[in-house]
Amino acid sequence: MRSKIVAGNWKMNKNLPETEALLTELAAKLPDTQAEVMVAPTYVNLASAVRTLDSSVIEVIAQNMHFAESGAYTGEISADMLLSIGVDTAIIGHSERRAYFGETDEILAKKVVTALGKNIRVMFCFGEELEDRKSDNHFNVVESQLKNALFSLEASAWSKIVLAYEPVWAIGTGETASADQAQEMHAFIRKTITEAYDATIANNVSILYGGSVKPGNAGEIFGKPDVDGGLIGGAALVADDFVAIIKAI
Ligand SMILES: O=C(CO)COP(=O)(O)O
Repeated sequence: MRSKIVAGNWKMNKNLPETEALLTELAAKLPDTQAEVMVAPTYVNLASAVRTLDSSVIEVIAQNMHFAESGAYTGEISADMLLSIGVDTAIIGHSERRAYFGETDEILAKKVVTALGKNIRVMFCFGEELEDRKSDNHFNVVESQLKNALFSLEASAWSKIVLAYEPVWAIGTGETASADQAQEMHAFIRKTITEAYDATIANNVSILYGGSVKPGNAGEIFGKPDVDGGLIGGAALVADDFVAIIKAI
């Protein structure tokens, strides 16, 4: 059975006092939910976030991690470093990492292998750009992103993977994929995984939607049968909005 998940990707927002204030407010306002609730603050505040949420069910996850176990990679963060502060889930492949930091499918495949080797759960992000959708190439793009980064994995690895479909044209733009567009792509993703592996794996993997999810549209998007939750950017930075999105699931 796949789980429902609402995760907040804070990106490069919130300094230390702001992080503690938002986490404290979120923990206090967290509604009763069957869904897993996760937040991804910036690296420098991860350890303190883990402490702040010590007695909360909200899980702290990382926005990124490096593929090497250790070594001369100035500015980077390893799987062991995350595990040592109590973080055991990492977002990998966010479109901003791909666009601004040159992360290719090949690099992402290495990150996924390293993470899984360390027993870190991977929240793998992917999604097409606007030109891909306009040229009706979005299914091909998504299929190749999945194939290049994930389809060499053994079947057993999939129990540690969460997928987050984030069409680039919907991120931070206020333009959301319609609930029907999200459902259509999520169903396609499950079909693609069924073909590469089998229906059990496809049906057990949680597939989140990300891209301008707000309190006003979350219910309709989450209501679709193949949408298992959301990866939330801007709206995760406001406690009441994030709480409203959690309530929508
Ligand atoms: O990129 C996202 C989450 O990872 C989505 O960001 P927005 O919700 O701000 O569009």
